[in-house]
Amino acid sequence: MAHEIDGIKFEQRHGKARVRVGRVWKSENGRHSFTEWNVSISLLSDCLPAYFQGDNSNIVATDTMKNTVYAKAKECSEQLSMEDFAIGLGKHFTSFYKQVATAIIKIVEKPWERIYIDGQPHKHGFKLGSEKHTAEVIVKKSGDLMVTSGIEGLALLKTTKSGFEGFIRDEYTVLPETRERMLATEVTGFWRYSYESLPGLPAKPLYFSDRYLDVKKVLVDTFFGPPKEGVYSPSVQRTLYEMAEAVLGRFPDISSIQLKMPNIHFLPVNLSNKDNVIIKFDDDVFLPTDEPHGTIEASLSRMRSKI
Ligand SMILES: O=c1[nH]c(=O)c2[nH]c(=O)[nH]c2[nH]1
Repeated sequence: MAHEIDGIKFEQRHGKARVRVGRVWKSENGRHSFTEWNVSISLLSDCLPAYFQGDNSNIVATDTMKNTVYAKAKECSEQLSMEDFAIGLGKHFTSFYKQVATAIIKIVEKPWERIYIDGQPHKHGFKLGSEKHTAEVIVKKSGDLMVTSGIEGLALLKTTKSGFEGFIRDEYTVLPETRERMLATEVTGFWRYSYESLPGLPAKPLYFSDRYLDVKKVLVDTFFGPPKEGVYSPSVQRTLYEMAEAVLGRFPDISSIQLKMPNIHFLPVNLSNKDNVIIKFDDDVFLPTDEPHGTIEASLSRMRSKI
């Protein structure tokens, strides 16, 4: 919401960032489910007198927003996806307060996973995994909404079936062409769902949680290819495209996807002194690096159907 005052454009929002909440659900048979969320709320609301005159009468206190997270977590008697939790919060803020036009809710889930002991799922034990599920939901007073889910820190590596050839060579180029290299990345991705209003949303409480796992599987399967033979990657760019395309091809309710895939380099180790070659690289000994790294990113969006 932009306002113009004395030739100055003014925009504002306020919220509470990094509200941490843990929630346990206990079922009759003694099986517990657990989730830990880090919730950030941002409200677009009509509270201009707070800025212009110091009048707080239209302000939803950020402390109240924080308390609302815990109150709504308590109210959720059944386990639900973090997207649905975010939608519920957004619905609350936009319908309860006449001042609030839009709520933007972001959640990052801590990757607690059920522990397996001797191959058996533990009823109440969890361990921390690696990659994180993220969500951003925008809810408007009208009931219009936008749901974007994501993944952060999905570290993938393969030791062969990767190469890089045919790129521009000029006076500064030293990189040799290769059809045999390591490929390592840490995928960050966001995908937007096509649901645009509250009534059209899937009813299943864990729909978006299941979708997250499905999307992750498609990304991983496409990166690696079949377990025995794998799949050749001619570049990070091509592999990224194949991964994004597979997600759009597989899930009709995902309308766009953005992927960032740094190319994390493993450098060949060659060592020699003036008399001897100590190590001659044979695709075996590497120097792992963090930086610098390549940055490859792209987004694919379905075009609106031409009617
Ligand atoms: O897959 C790659 N894409 C690049 O754009 C690039 N550039 C580079 O030096 N190595 C690589 N590898």
